[in-house]
Amino acid sequence: MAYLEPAPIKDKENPFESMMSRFHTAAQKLGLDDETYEVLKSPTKQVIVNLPITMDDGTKKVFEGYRVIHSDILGPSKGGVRFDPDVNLDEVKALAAWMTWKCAVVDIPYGGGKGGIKCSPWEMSVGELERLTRAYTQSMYEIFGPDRDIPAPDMGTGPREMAWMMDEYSKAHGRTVNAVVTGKPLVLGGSLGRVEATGRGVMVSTLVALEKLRINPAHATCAIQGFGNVGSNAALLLEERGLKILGISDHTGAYWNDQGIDIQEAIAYRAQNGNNLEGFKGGEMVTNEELLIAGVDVLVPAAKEDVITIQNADKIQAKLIVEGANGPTSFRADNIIHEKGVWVVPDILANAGGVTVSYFEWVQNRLGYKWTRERVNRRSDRIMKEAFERVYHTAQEYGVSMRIASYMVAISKVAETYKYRGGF
Ligand SMILES: NC(=O)C1=CN([C@@H]2O[C@H](COP(=O)(O)OP(=O)(O)OC[C@H]3O[C@@H](n4cnc5c(N)ncnc54)[C@H](O)[C@@H]3O)[C@@H](O)[C@H]2O)C=CC1
Ligand SMILES: O=C(O)CCC(=O)C(=O)O
Repeated sequence: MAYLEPAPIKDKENPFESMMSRFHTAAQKLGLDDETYEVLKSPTKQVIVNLPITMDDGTKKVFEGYRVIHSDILGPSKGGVRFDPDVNLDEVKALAAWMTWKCAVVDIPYGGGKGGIKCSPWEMSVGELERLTRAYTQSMYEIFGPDRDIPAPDMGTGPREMAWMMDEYSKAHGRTVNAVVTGKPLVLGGSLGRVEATGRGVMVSTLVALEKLRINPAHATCAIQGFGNVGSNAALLLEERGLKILGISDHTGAYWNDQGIDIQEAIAYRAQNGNNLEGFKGGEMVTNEELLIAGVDVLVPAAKEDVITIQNADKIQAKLIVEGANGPTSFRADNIIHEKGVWVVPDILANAGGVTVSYFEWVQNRLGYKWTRERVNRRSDRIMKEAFERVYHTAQEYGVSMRIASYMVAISKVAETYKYRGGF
């Protein structure tokens, strides 16, 4: 196996490097052959576009957009589109690969892709965002498609942006093609349960992990970083299951309450406050860094990559980390966390509830039929629990962390499919 040289170490955290390091370790444990390693290590397609947009003041501004297809071995590529000023090609490449592994872990028939536009959505008007989203979709006519590549929401995007994408794609094809994106508004063929699906999957993973750790959820405390789609829904559902949420945060700061934050109140405040928590009075202000190392049972990072690094990993006090975000822990922090005995439910397992319900949305669109919320939740909870057990048993069998086990489960499935499809 020629690929077994150690990966070069760079100074700065890099999500693609983190993804590759775990992929490399899992491939070694599986004894993956060189050819399959070579096929799976690099994305199938990488597209970079320049999008000139007329701003509200009449000036033109050019935005850089990306779509990376990591793999289409298991089926059409699937993955969100992120609007954020930090978006870059390495980040999108890592996020696309994580989608391949995530879909394989939960056993849904998709490959992995991801997209993004380098922009600050909170500084743009609705009109500017609509023009940008439509221009991005136009530039991806040849990439997107219900049988090719299916976008969904990620950081900075939601049902509104998915509606614009669906409409723009449909216009170009002269018919309504609602299965081309998921995470749409309900009236456009969105699925009941999709908005809260990722947070729900985080909740299900947390409860299964607490059971394994023999911690009673009714006595457990929790801190959640990020209070957007994933963080706020996870907070609400975990609070409903009895956990006391002592701390929450977003990009404006972190809020702490020893008695527990009232999550309904925080959600209502955020909705009336331009989608952020600035000025929230339901807790005292602390820093995001303090929140991450606070004395709680469960820590849910649900914002960005590389927030748990070698700088703070040894200070983490939580017994359990459930990764709502993609890539919140850098690979250099993995060993420190593992040696401290902190249990990690990794991103590609913990946050897979979103893509699972996206799959249900796509299935419903293709059937022309709508499922009840009860059916969506029941099926996604089952898929999440089964995936958890698959990863847990692999971790036990090989004596590896849940993270490496999840990559092993995923890589085995993709590699086996690749062989059957006759890739060599
Ligand atoms: N939306 C979805 O269905 C899924 C999202 N994810 C991942 O979950 C994470 C969050 O995504 P969403 O909730 O959809 O995004 P969002 O845009 O709805 O919310 C992001 C949240 O993170 C906060 N944030 C940003 N920078 C921060 C910082 N430096 N410190 C603390 N908080 C910060 C924002 O203020 C906001 O509250 C991302 O890593 C995303 O890739 C993963 C699976 C599915
Ligand atoms: O719902 C989807 O298709 C993808 C969601 C996503 O981008 C993710 O899981 O990171």
